[in-house]
Amino acid sequence: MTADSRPDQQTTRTLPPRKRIALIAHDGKKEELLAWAKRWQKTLSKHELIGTGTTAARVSRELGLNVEGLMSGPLGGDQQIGARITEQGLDLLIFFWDPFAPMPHDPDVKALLRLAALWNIPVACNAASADFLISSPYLDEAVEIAIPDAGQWTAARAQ
Ligand SMILES: O=C(CO)COP(=O)(O)O
Repeated sequence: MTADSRPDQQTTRTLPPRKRIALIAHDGKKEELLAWAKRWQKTLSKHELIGTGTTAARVSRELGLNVEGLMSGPLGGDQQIGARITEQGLDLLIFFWDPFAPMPHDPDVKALLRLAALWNIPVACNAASADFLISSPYLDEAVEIAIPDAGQWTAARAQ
């Protein structure tokens, strides 16, 4: 590993009290996500929701929640969510990916999970983890998280 292969300096950002939450589920996991979202409907309604196309449309239609729908996952939706994370425009990721189904867009799924790890946002990939995240006392509070110092990273590499 070279010296500059990872950011050596961190900074912080504040997750707002009203969280921007992404909801995503693969087809084999959509019923599970819908059941989970139904259980937490009241809590979710207090936050800003976005999702990949089909997931967003179903959560919106079946639960009456307001969800901003991006592109469908196989058409680039995972990458759009990843871009939101990179721009610090997303605060929580609920992603029920399917461990039993290989996807044509597996690289996009991996890329999204990588960006979530890199930018230190809370992620849940199954219902039990999602229960923990959504019932956290931090959910309705401003929360400071550590993130890579992008300015320092670029400055060091541009020398
Ligand atoms: O494929 C997905 C995530 O990788 C989800 O996409 P849809 O919500 O459009 O089904």
